[in-house]
Amino acid sequence: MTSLTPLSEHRPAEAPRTEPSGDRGAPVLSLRDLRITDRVTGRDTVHGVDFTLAAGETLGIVGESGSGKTLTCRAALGILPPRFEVTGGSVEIAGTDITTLTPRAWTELRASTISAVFQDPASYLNPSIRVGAQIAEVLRVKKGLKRREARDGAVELLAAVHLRDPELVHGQYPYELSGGMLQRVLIATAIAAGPRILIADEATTALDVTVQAEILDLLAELRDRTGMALVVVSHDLAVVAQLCDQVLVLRRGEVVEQGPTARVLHHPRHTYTRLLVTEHEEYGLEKFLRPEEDA
Ligand SMILES: Nc1ncnc2c1ncn2[C@@H]1O[C@H](COP(=O)(O)OP(=O)(O)OP(=O)(O)O)[C@@H](O)[C@H]1O
Repeated sequence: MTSLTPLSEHRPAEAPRTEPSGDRGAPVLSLRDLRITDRVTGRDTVHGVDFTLAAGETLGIVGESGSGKTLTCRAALGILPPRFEVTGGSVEIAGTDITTLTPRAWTELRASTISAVFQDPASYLNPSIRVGAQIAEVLRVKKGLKRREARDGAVELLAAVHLRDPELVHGQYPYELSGGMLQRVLIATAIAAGPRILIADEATTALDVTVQAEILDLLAELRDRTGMALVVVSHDLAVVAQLCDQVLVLRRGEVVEQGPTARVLHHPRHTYTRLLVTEHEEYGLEKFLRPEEDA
């Protein structure tokens, strides 16, 4: 399992949280009894993943390395590696089952519905193109903006992710930026087409704890401002406790437990969840949880 980050080094997000309510809006993302099969071995790598997420809600997916977190996210994004296929259940985005769309139809739709940021931002940017031009390209292709509008839009997005001096950053190359700045650029790119769902797959794992906390604050702020639904994949329960309304615990491709974050982390029912919580307890997980009565 990946090493755990001391919880004491996280700070709670400053942005207001979207409280889960009994009166949830229409689902923007629904995975129904999802099964992902490895074509090579014929085995089910993920099965029985089932959750619904409404606008402004956040789901955390936790579990040990290789438990199927990333494959679940890739299925939701419609970008499974060729070796894997969805062999059961459905992935519905705003009511459309994306597993039934042609690759072309899905590519056209994807950026404006669901987007993602991963762990290693540098590998998602072209090293020889200035970052502003890369964001502007997304705005031109996905939103049909003209060159000048796309340039201005890119600067606005760099400001929206709180990069100081967005005009300067716009003209810089990826190698000129720190890891935290690159992750902000990637988030700006990911939200450029106004997706309804953003997946953050270990998006803060490689960053130092202060920068990690700032990026988590940014994700919470963007969620609360835009109403995006968030899926947060993390091996770190503090990240989940801080950001997520619901949590889903995966082990060997199977959901062992899921429910409201405070309930799962205060009263884990499965031995494996208890183990995860115990591993974090010495760091003071409780200070990141809302009071138990909110569960
Ligand atoms: N491209 C691939 N080719 C072969 N096997 C893969 C591939 N991607 C994932 N797997 C396998 O599928 C299983 C689930 O992987 P997945 O990446 O979803 O796990 P994870 O929970 O995200 O792990 P981690 O926390 O290490 O990222 C693992 O056994 C993994 O080795």
